[in-house]
Amino acid sequence: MNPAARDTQRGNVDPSEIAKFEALASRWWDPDSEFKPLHEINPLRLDFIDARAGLAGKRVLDVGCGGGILSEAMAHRGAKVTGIDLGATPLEVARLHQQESGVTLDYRQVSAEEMADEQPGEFDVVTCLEMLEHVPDPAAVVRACATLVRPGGHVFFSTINRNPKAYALAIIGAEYVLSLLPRGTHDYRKFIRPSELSTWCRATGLRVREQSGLTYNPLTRTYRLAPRDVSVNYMMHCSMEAP
Ligand SMILES: C[S@@+](CC[C@H](N)C(=O)[O-])C[C@H]1O[C@@H](n2cnc3c(N)ncnc32)[C@H](O)[C@@H]1O
Repeated sequence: MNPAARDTQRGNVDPSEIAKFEALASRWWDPDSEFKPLHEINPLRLDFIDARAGLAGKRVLDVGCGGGILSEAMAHRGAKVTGIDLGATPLEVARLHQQESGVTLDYRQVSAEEMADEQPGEFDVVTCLEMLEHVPDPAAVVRACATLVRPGGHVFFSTINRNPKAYALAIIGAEYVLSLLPRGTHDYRKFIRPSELSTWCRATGLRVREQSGLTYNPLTRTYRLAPRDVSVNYMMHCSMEAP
């Protein structure tokens, strides 16, 4: 790809979002840090993905992988995982951690759109979790994910719904009352309704197969999958129809 085209594709990035995660990256694998919620939801989302896509032996692309919490867990389940992110420091942390944990993954600093140009249709499974709400044009990332998956393959997204309850719980509750996340982690305007995400998916040829909420109980301090409650955090499972 020529440099101008690359710059255009890298246009779908908010530098302040990348900087935010780079500043926190050294604590990515500390289960009591700002990344505690990601550590706590990881077994739930890993099982959700594995049960539907069967990770062992699959070529998996993890878009917006950060420090590699999900990427590594999928590699431990036997997947051949490539993790991509535009943050340099989270990727350094991910590479260091994989050495400690003894699994092999390929981490690359590249955008989903660039990757889609390079390797269309090459992945059995594409995951893009907790990332869409941090980019200026999430529909473009959805299109890239759809290009990257092979016909018959699976794509998983997770993000946060946009409604007053999501504002109250994901921003006021999580950032200001319970301090589960640093203030400013999320911008309400970037939250995405399931209907919007479904529309973007269908426009690419992806079939939306299932969605499930991920709820937090502040009394027991536990998360669980809630198939009928997508009012705040939710996951979406899609598959690419064969032509
Ligand atoms: C909340 S973290 C989620 C990390 C990981 N997906 C997970 O769920 O464990 C969001 C990640 O998205 C990355 N990110 C933000 N904008 C991006 C972009 N335009 N392209 C690639 N990655 C991006 C950040 O660097 C950060 O690592």
